[in-house]
Amino acid sequence: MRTSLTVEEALAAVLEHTRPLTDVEDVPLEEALGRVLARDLEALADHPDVDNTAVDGYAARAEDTAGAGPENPVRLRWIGESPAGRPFPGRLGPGEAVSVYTGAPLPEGADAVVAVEDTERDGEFVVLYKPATPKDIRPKAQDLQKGRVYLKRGDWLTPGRVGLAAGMGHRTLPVVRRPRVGVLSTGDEVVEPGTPLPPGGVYNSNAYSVAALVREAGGEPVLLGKASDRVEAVKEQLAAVGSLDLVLTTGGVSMGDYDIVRHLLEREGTIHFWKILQRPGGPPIFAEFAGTPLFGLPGNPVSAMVTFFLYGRPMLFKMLGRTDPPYRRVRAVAEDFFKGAGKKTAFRRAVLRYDPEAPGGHRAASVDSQSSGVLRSMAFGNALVVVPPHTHVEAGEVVEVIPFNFTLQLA
Ligand SMILES: Nc1nc2c(c(=O)[nH]1)N[C@H]1C(S)=C(S)[C@@H](COP(=O)(O)OP(=O)(O)OC[C@H]3O[C@@H](n4cnc5c(N)ncnc54)[C@H](O)[C@@H]3O)O[C@H]1N2
Ligand code: MOO
Repeated sequence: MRTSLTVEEALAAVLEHTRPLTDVEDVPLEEALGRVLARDLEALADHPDVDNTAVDGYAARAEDTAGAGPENPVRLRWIGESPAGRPFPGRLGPGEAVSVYTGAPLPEGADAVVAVEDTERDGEFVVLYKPATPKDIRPKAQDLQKGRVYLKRGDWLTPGRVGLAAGMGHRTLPVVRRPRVGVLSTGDEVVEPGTPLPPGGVYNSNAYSVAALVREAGGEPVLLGKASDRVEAVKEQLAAVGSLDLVLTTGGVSMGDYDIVRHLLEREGTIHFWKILQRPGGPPIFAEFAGTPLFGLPGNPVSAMVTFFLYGRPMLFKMLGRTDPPYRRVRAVAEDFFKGAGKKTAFRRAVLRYDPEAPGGHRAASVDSQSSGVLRSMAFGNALVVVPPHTHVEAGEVVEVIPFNFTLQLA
């Protein structure tokens, strides 16, 4: 069994054993947010489909209005109007103007528009105090050309992209099926929130923080409940679930006699690796059990979240075929001391702030406790400061920071 991998080796190993999903489903636009496109999408029509006006005003011929100004008003004959969606039926001739409203097709014969505030109506005439210009015309296909691909397979659907797909004429979108990710908690001391806490008990936060991370990354969490500290119990629970793309367990992977997930996998699974040279999140185990990849997250609440973020999130991105990176690294000035972890890489929780004056454009302050049992650091921190092996970070140094994509706002 491989053990004590570096962060890079562990990431490479989980990705090596992760296959992109091939199932595609069609979802209506209103359910497409956060999904991942399974196919390239082309525009079904030009937008705009004809030249149209970007302002409320009058369409005219530019040559008739050249030189118009406050001292030199130009008078045109008003011959009708064209509201959006209702083209002017006739043809505009020399010396004529037609009322147009934003989005309306430009009448035939016109090649320029003037905004209404630069004009005055005078009975059957329009007085222009500025020339009509072509710059306020939105040319046909300025936004979208029929047949051209604007959204690609692997694109994560943001609000802007959902809108763009609708503007392209698609009513439903082909998206990759959400990976089904089982979440099983272990530990006799772990009890469900909402029930009385027995002495020595701890409320199950991992199931819900990890399920939330799964959902945020585009997966469908399947809560498998809690297995007691017996190997047989974990096995039964895992055997009872239907087809899953990934199983996540929390707890039971460290050195103790009760570390049942590890014991079960040693007996009946194929272990790819155990332990990563990092803190928090040192003892994860990655294996295959009953034909399904299984990632055993450490039980400490911060460790479970950080480990999923660093390895589970990239796995889900690969299953979904997402082309955006699962996380990015930025540089920041450390505002506090960040302790290293000897030969391990330390991921310290921090509050990252944008500061254009600072080297790297950001500042990173430590959260109040770096204990892996203090979940407040994940609730109020928004980033991980990366402390490389055999180093510490002193205040004032420039460091590498990984912002949590699930809390996009910077403090
Ligand atoms: N002798 C050693 N002991 C420990 C080592 C080690 O290397 N040698 N590693 C420590 C590290 S680092 C971690 S992380 C933990 C991981 O242990 P497990 O994954 O086996 O987790 P448990 O022992 O089951 O629980 C650890 C901790 O987390 C609490 N917990 C567990 N599940 C939940 C849950 N669903 N919700 C909230 N809290 C949970 C549990 O009560 C424990 O306090 O091992 C160290 N020990
Ligand atoms: O790896 Mo443990 O996760 O340091 O607390």
